[in-house]
Amino acid sequence: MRADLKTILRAIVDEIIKESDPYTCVREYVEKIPVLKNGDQIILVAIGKAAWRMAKAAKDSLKERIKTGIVVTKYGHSEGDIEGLQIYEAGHPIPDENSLIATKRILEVTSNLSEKDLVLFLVSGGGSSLFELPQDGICIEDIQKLTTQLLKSGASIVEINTVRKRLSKVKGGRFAQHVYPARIVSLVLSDVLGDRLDTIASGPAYPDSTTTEQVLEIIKRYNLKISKELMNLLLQETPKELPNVETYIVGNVQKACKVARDFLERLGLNVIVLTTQLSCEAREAGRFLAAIAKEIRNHDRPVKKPAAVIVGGETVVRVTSSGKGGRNQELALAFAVEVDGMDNLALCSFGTDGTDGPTDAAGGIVDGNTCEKIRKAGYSPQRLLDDNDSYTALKLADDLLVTGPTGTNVNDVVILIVE
Ligand SMILES: Nc1ncnc2c1ncn2[C@@H]1O[C@H](COP(=O)(O)OP(=O)(O)O)[C@@H](O)[C@H]1O
Ligand SMILES: O=C(O)[C@@H](CO)OP(=O)(O)O
Ligand SMILES: [Mg+2]
Repeated sequence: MRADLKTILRAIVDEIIKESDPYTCVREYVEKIPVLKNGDQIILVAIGKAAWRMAKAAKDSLKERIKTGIVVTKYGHSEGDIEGLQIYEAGHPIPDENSLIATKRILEVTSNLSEKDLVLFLVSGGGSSLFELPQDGICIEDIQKLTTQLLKSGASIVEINTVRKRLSKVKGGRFAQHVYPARIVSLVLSDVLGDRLDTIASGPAYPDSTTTEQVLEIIKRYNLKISKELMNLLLQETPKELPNVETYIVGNVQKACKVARDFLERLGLNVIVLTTQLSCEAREAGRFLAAIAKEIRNHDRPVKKPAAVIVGGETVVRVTSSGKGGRNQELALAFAVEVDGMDNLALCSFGTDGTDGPTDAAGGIVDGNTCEKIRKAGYSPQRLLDDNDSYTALKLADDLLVTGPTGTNVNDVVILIVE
């Protein structure tokens, strides 16, 4: 007898979080990368919200082969000392003085290296703010102001990083230039759709594919206020080739969707992964997945029952009201409204970092009873959706998914089951 659908979905969430844990991802890879297997001494540098766990895994695997190392992560994201490594916490999403202190220390320990030296570079989302040193002629305040403008502008992370990498001594491949002629092996936990390696943490050790024309377009598109000093820097090109880098993606939303797929296939369901690059309005995605659920229910299309549909990516929400919620909670509520009263189906939508919007929920697990439970509590599901109040709605239905901060970030995953 199959467990009830919402129990299955919760079990898949726990499996994804376990398999996407930065520690697990790094340990898996360190042991199979040839250049890390020979006896060379290694200098470890870890940046981003997952830096502490990635560094711990590398240290546990490579032990005394790590000659020295620096970790810089977001305030509250380190979990204690790691023998032989210096650990810094700094500002995110806006860089601060501690970002500068940590970055200067990283540049010190990776200066004057020879071709015999090897830098193991552990990269995760948040690195742009944590690993930062302004180009000559500008100061951290200039970068703080521009970052704030960019974050508020509605620009995508690709556009944001296209601009800010040009103002930095370490972004856009410049860190790899700094360590040259030493080799740099990067292990990357991807929090960017499509795994654009020159966007993740602004690609400090990856050839930059962006152009100054794109920068000018972005400045115009978002009407950014740019000083003359900044403009001079923005028009300087970034490194397009780097002879000393080797890059591995150790975790991403593709891997998370594969974990879900394997789990569901083991249960005997027919599974499809529709996309891992979903990026549209959250409520429209919810409605679209409801239409897919109905198609499977009535016509066994695009997949025969018992069916599962998996989607990865990151939706957006234009918040126009004062409600409380997140993009995953909003997607789930929109789905619930469309499948109101239908049985033998359920959907889960969650952020793999464990926090969906400014809430303590990771997302929601809903089915055909969700709306009835909201109505029984005296509220209108549609009205709560219209008010961007998905947290309240799912809390009333006891359909919030709460995992707590997971320590990883490989975007969002949505799983639909139709029996
Ligand atoms: N009431 C709300 N309902 C739905 N989405 C919201 C609400 N408030 C904020 N958001 C969305 O939450 C997003 C931030 O979510 P968060 O999970 O913190 O982002 P990330 O994990 O990608 O850093 C914002 O971009 C905003 O669109
Ligand atoms: O550091 C960055 O540039 C981005 C993408 O990797 O991460 P976040 O959106 O968490 O700041
Ligand atoms: Mg989040």
